[in-house]
Amino acid sequence: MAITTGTLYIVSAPSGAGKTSLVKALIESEAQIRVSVSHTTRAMRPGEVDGVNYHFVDHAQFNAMIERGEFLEHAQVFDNFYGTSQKWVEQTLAEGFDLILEIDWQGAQQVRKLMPQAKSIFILPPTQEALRHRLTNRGQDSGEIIERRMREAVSEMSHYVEYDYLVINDDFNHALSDLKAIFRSNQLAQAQQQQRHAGLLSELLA
Ligand SMILES: Nc1nc2c(ncn2[C@@H]2O[C@H](COP(=O)(O)OP(=O)(O)O)[C@@H](O)[C@H]2O)c(=O)[nH]1
Ligand SMILES: Nc1ncnc2c1ncn2[C@@H]1O[C@H](COP(=O)(O)OP(=O)(O)O)[C@@H](O)[C@H]1O
Repeated sequence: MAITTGTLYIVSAPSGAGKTSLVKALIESEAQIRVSVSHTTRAMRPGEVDGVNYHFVDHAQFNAMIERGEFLEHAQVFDNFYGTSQKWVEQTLAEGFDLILEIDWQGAQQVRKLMPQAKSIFILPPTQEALRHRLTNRGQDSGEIIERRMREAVSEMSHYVEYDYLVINDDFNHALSDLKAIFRSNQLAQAQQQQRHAGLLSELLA
């Protein structure tokens, strides 16, 4: 892996907990943060745009990418495949941007092994009822798909202990403030570390 300057963040949550909305609101006010656009075999939802929400590919294209070793991580979630382009992650971090991967717990485990310095955040809904309500209100999935996602939510949520930070998305603005505080404190720690390194370097060269 190339030497990088930006920080990699992993954001996971059960489907419908609000991670996409929270991350979207976060990056609107944080010019230094980018979000990875994953590849998926999932069907496009109404209103989604290819290359913006996801790179929508078929199974043959996805498998070819696996064979060419183009994914940093990939996993099957529900009945679909999702993966993160390694090249894009490396380029974005090398350009100095912080980067968010919105991926599931399986992908998070793979990324932690490869990049243990990555910071990970798990977003939880306040209750299971609230989760069902949000999935229903979003109005993008059939009743059958919503039930499938509710069943998978329990297994996804059982992995929250593997994460560095936990955010409860009850009140949206409160959760957004929590998320912003996590990024700010990491950016501050990073800046302090860089200052220390610069100080050490100038002492060595003096
Ligand atoms: N491992 C992995 N998981 C992903 C990736 N992109 C999305 N996911 C996960 O796939 C799940 C379903 O995503 P999606 O179909 O967009 O549904 P939504 O989360 O309800 O909007 C979520 O848990 C995402 O975190 C990826 O590139 N890698
Ligand atoms: N704190 C919240 N309170 C009420 N509704 C929310 C909250 N956060 C997100 N939502 C709504 O819940 C639905 C699911 O959010 P979304 O960001 O798509 O979740 P995810 O990306 O985790 O699947 C959306 O309709 C969104 O507007």
